[in-house]
Amino acid sequence: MQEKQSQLEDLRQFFGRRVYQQARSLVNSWGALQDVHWNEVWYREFSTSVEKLTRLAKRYNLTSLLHAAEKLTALLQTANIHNAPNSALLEQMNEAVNQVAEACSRVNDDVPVQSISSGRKPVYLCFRNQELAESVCSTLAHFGIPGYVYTETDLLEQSILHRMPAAMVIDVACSDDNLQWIAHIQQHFSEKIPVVFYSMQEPTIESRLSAVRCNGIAFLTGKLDSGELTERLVSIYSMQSDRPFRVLVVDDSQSQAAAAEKALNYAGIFTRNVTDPMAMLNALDSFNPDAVLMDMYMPGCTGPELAQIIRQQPKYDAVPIIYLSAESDIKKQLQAVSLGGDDFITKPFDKGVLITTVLNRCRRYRNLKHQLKRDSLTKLLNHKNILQELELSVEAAAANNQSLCFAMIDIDHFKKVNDAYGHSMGDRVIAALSLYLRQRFRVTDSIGRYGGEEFAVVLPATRPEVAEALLNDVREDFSKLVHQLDGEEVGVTFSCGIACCTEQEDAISLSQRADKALYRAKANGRNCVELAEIQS
Ligand SMILES: Nc1nc2c(ncn2[C@@H]2O[C@H](COP(=O)(O)OP(=O)(O)OP(=O)(O)O)[C@@H](O)[C@H]2O)c(=O)[nH]1
Repeated sequence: MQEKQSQLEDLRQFFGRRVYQQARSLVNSWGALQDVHWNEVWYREFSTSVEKLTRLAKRYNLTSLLHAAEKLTALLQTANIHNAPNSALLEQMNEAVNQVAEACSRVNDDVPVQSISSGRKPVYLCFRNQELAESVCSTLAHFGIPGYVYTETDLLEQSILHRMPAAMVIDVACSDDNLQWIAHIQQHFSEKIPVVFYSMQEPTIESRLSAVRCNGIAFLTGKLDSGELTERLVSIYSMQSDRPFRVLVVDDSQSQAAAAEKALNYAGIFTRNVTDPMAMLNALDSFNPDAVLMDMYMPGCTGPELAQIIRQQPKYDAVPIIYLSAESDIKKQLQAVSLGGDDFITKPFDKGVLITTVLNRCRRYRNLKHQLKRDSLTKLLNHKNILQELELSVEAAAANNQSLCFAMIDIDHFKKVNDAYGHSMGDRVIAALSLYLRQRFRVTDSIGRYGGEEFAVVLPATRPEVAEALLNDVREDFSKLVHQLDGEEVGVTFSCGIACCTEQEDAISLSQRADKALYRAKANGRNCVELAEIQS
């Protein structure tokens, strides 16, 4: 009986590994569209990825995954192998990719967390100080990242050729040849291995340059902050693909707008076209673009006039405006840019120039928006924005007749941590819990820092018993994490209150009930999860 159970467990682990790897490869491939653009090679690779996932989902009877994979297969058949699909089709494909990510990202719904960890490619660490490397490894293990330590570069090289890691962490003190050996290893691979470099001493500019040439994604210096290192590595494993960019094309000529849209669609960018400049404001509100691509001369008003109207509104003060026009007079181009614009591209346009300019502007704007919505220590949504997210989710749950849970989390006896180790060590614990929470929830869940040591999670389409089991799992795992505070190993726990949205309940009442449940968890001895009572 025991043997059968262990075989069953092995099978579950095996299935977890395969499905997770395949889903990840599919999500990555979709994300790569922005860089490689729609072409035959990409199309074939992506289609193969979808086929493999469909087979696995069928074999292991994973309904939601199978549904998403089949939807993608149908959409791929509608798309043309040589021509990028239009924005509407791209949006449908993106939705199906998100469904794949979602079906695999709440690890404890169907797949045990150990399966996910063992399915992940490892991180190889090469450190002079083995003790430090072992301690980093044990922190990584808590985040589901398998790490292997090497003290000699030869052994590391052999391991890399045997199994390619997801990333490497290299202490530059291990290498005498200014990282030449890493550059040599990277030559074996078309897709370079991300490397985090570390140096106790401030590195020379030559070392930094070598690191950049070896695909160094970060260079950490001084006393190693395992939280910062984990943060860098966790992002490499993230299942979430970035939301595709959205560009509003304002041009009175439908054919010119269509040409620009088509070019942007090749890079997976969603587009909307407005031919009547007077309808531009409504389109801005409904489409919420990451950039506006605008003609200079339109009936009724000019591009620069429209740009100034956009800038009159504080919420659109920073949205990038790029002119796309046949105007060749450089003085007029500069004048247009100085009147609220950001860039000028001349028609007939070069596809590559258009895509690169638009992507650069969109990326900067997204980063800016991201920073404004998030708390700087934890990178989680700030108080105002998590509440906004809760309000939107409550409305969506009512409209779709779906269950919605709201969880409030508060670190136990946090004052004692601050008092014993200082405020900056307290901050480190807050950052560790945030990173942990970001790892453990679905892409569709929203996590925020509610207050100092208090966090909130919005869980759409989640039943209360599932939310309770999930939060209990997260609580238990987090309590096992050992924090290095001022040379001491310290364990920290949290308490949690969960409320499930009842019919016609608003966000305020829901958060108040979750808060009451949290209070009960504290009163019941802390380090536990309490479900709120249903409102009478
Ligand atoms: N380090 C750090 N501490 C913070 C931050 N925000 C709030 N705090 C501290 O968190 C502590 C919270 O203390 P209390 O509300 O008494 O609660 P507690 O000690 O966690 O005890 P219980 O919640 O009852 O388990 C206070 O000492 C705050 O100063 C922050 O951003 N960083």
